[in-house]
Amino acid sequence: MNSLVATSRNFQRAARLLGLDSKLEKSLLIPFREIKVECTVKKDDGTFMSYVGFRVQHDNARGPMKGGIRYHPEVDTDEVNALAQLMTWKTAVVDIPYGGAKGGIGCSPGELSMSELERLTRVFTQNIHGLIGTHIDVPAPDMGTNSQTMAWILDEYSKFHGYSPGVVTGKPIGLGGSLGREAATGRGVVCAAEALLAEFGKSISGLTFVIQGFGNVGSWVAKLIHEKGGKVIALGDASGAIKDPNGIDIPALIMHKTAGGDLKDFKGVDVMDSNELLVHECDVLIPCALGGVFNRENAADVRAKYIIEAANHPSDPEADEILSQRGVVILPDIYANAGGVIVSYFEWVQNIQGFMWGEDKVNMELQKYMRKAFNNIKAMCKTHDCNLRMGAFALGVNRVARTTVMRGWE
Ligand SMILES: NC(=O)C1=CN([C@@H]2O[C@H](COP(=O)(O)OP(=O)(O)OC[C@H]3O[C@@H](n4cnc5c(N)ncnc54)[C@H](OP(=O)(O)O)[C@@H]3O)[C@@H](O)[C@H]2O)C=CC1
Ligand SMILES: O=C(O)CCC(=O)C(=O)O
Repeated sequence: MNSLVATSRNFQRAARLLGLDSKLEKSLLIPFREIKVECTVKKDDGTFMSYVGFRVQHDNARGPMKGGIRYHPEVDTDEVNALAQLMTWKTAVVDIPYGGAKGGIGCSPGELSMSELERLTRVFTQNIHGLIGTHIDVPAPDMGTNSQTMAWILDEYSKFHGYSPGVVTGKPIGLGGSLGREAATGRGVVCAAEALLAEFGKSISGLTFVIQGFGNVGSWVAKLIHEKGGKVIALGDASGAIKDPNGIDIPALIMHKTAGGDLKDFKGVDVMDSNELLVHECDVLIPCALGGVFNRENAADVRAKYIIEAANHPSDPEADEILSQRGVVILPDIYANAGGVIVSYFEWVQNIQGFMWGEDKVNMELQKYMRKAFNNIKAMCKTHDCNLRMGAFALGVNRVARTTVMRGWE
């Protein structure tokens, strides 16, 4: 199912659960602003290449709009709109003073050199610099982008507006980045998983995990689960998948990948069919890559007991229904992966204050926000007799709706 249709459907179900006025519902659904720009850059060989860049600013009722920038060939208007809308509910679920936005460029970052990526990022920034800003819309990394991408955006933006570290988060530490931001999404996912498992009298230690994606989020999730005694029995990325029923040696795999190795060449594990990864038997399945990976075609075959949605929008509503009927417990993306934007908020606060926090403080505050949000979602589930996804949507949508009404429309 189209990601925007799916996200809007979840929003509409939550709006009905909350009894929102239909006019307010309509106003919350329409994005504040959609930006689409041409980005033409010179390649290293002297030829030119054109790309389409997007920034969708979904809602700013609760504060400046916030969300990552994705470089991926599948980036298009509907996907960016869906991801921007999810950011609005996510920032509200964890109660940080932001709205929601998302951006992206339809490109294959792996096929571009560093200097081509730099030129593309700078051209994109030149085209949107008037519409972003520390108190307007604050980008961050997402799939295919990282702290270096944020450094280029900061530098290009600052040429127009003066030095502005708070215009992006997820920056390198030397440029005003926060300690703990790199690990934050993965750390938040693990904290969310612990909160969920505790409800069932379980902990990470001794359970089996399958992880799809081994980039920023997936590698931190795997590392932290391994440290807590969980067994990562299978994982995969775009190049393939590997398995070991005794648990993969994650620190060794991270070293192997950092040295430029491929998953399939890692010693001591079996290579498996990537299509088998999501239906591999395990206690906890953690998608950390693309959206839409659970759908009506594969939902009936999933053999995990719990799904922690580290990726954005990994399950479409049809899969949700099938999985729920089969008793699979799903912890939704707008809560499970919010650790990244929570620490982005801390980074922005540090930039505005001009005062750097220690990593312990960052991690401790992250845990506090994650735990509080989990309890608030549980309370919503009880009030509305609904599952965790609807509990999270109802919590987020209700907060945005209340603020919107408070501010008025004139
Ligand atoms: N970074 C952040 O702070 C946040 C990220 N998220 C979400 O988490 C997810 C991952 O983001 P992030 O880790 O930052 O991105 P990265 O670009 O760092 O990593 C993406 C990972 O996904 C893998 N991948 C890509 N395509 C496929 C595929 N078809 N099958 C299996 N694996 C695939 C990549 O493999 P390869 O390396 O081989 O290309 C890579 O391992 C996204 O959904 C993102 O929106 C959510 C909140 C915050
Ligand atoms: O850190 C941020 O601002 C946004 C992270 C993000 O894009 C996300 O949570 O999906």
